[in-house]
Amino acid sequence: MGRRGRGSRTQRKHFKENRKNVWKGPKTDPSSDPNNPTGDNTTWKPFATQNPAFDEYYKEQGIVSPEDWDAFIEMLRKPLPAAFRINSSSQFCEDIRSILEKDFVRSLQAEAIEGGEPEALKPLPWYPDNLAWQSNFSRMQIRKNQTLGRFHEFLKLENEIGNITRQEAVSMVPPLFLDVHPDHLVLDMCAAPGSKTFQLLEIMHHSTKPQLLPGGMVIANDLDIQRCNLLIHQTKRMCTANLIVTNNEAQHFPGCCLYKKWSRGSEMANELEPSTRQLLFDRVLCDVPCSGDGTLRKAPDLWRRWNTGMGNGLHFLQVHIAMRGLSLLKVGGRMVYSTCSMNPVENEAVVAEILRKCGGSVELVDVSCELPQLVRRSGLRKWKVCDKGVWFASYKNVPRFRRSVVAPSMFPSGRSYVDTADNNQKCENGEGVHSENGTQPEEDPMTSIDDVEEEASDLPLEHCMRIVPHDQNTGAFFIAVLCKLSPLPATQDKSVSVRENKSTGNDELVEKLSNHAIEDTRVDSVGGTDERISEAGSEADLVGELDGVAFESSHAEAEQGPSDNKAESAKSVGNRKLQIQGKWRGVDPVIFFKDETIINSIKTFYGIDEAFPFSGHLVSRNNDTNHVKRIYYISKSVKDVLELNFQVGQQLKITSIGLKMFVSISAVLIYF
Ligand SMILES: C[S@@+](CC[C@H](N)C(=O)[O-])C[C@H]1O[C@@H](n2cnc3c(N)ncnc32)[C@H](O)[C@@H]1O
Repeated sequence: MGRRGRGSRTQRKHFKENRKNVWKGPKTDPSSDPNNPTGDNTTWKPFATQNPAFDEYYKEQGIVSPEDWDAFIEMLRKPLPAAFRINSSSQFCEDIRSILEKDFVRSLQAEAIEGGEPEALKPLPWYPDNLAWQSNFSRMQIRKNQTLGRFHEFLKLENEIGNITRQEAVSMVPPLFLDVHPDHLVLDMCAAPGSKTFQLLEIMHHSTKPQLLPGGMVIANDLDIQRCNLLIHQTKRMCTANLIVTNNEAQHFPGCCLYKKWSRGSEMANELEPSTRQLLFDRVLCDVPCSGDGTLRKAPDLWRRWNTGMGNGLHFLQVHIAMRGLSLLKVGGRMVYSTCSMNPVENEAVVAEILRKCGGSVELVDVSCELPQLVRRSGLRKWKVCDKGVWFASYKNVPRFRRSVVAPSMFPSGRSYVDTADNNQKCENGEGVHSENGTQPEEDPMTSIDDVEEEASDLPLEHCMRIVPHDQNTGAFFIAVLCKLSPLPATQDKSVSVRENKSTGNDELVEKLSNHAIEDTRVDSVGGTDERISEAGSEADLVGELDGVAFESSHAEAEQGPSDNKAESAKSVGNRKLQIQGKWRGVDPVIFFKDETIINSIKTFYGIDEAFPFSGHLVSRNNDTNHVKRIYYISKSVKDVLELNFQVGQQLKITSIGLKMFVSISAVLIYF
């Protein structure tokens, strides 16, 4: 019903606007194009799938051996085979698998043999229960090739109704390493467009007994409201009551800590269960914004745009998001850090930095025995940093004027060499090292300009995993699995992180560099140059409680669903008087629906069993109970989080919650 409504039109529009139309580039003289020597302008011209800076960078980093280079780069230039996952919690899961095994494997094979391809369609060997499949055709081939038309229609339809999800094979890996159980509270920090969120929900529902809702839930968060809409659209196919979508900055994701507020002057906090005092998670997925060069096979326009600044510019944000994830993780909980980038500065360097910051309270887990059929390479212990074409093997070689851009945490040792910072005015003009008063400083063996010894990390970074394209004909991905062994050290609070960043000059960088890189990665905004990295529920979290104004009136729901942002709504309501808005301007409030008369009439009309948890599980997005149009059902776990969120002054900016269950049409409630 909602699929064809205003919400979904808005989502499609956002989706189209978000995607650069690479087919409509400026017209160039075809004869000057090296990819089109005949000057034929009637045919499609492929992207130039090369970039000398890319080659130089990754050869130097040694992410594959020199003997492997040709196979690696050749595979990166080939289109990505289409992959998809069967929804394990769908009632049609068995049927879908059987159609694939008995019908499409054979019928597509005939096509493949004609085209000279091996295995046209096969289950991914590392994905449990033959639930994930990869075809040997790219998405474009499936779309364009008429003989694949029936397969294309099948994929489209089953995807739309939620029986399958079309998703790049390697992107399915991080949720598998998260080891999600049905009773877990899971945070997906950077979730849009939501393929991994869907997978997490799938895992959660699949392992729950039929007819029951999981005891746990997922909070899927993304900073970009337009991408949040894609996420909502994607997860709507799951029909779940165990999901909240939020629109917060991941690096400042609220801790919703009731305990600290009350503990200042009350004993009430001690009467509460720990889980209701503070929002801590059993599992955190930290699939951070990245330069995305692991997706080159899918997005070949990236070849042209790729540069080393993209990875460097995101490093700080990635560290901050990961640290916030760890602070929100329960002791004993697991966090997966992942990127679709191959760059060690966005990967191993981030993992090394968070391990250093956490000082033994977090372990990098060796998961080499998990998913044994998945071919992966160990993380690197050695790498270098490239800044504007200049390579640095160690931070001590970075000239002072670049130290606001290149940070110690980007290097394997993480050492800042602050004691020798003044000795580093070299490099640019090739001159020796001079002190500020012009005298020659004493030579420090650590800082000799001839000393270019490559640093190596002493952390067990080999437990990180890098998936490279030519190992199993996929995209590339990086995954690290972390376990929180004890509370983070007290030094990881606000004051220390600010002090640390002052010493390295990092604080200015977050905004400057992230914004730069974000342009490249099509992320709208990062916001937040604040360096707060605090244990969940610290003072920083309490700030939101003070200015929270709950239950402000809003009638936007009358115009659109809860998933749509009010900026869109404002346009559509024309000159309607501006609503009084709550602390989260642009988002409708979430209100528990308590109208007993309506609730009882629904129960009677639909014959809802008294034992079914109904009252207290209904919410609306409209404060005016006389004009509620839609009622959403929420699970017990979502209800608990929502209640906590009210108690702490609505720190979570909720854009979507639960499952749309009833819609009022001219005073009649329709069951979904
Ligand atoms: C790699 S994508 C996530 C893909 C997603 N996990 C999936 O599987 O579909 C990174 C996401 O991070 C979001 N993002 C960027 N900066 C963020 C921030 N500071 N806080 C939260 N999300 C952010 C972007 O909008 C983008 O949707």
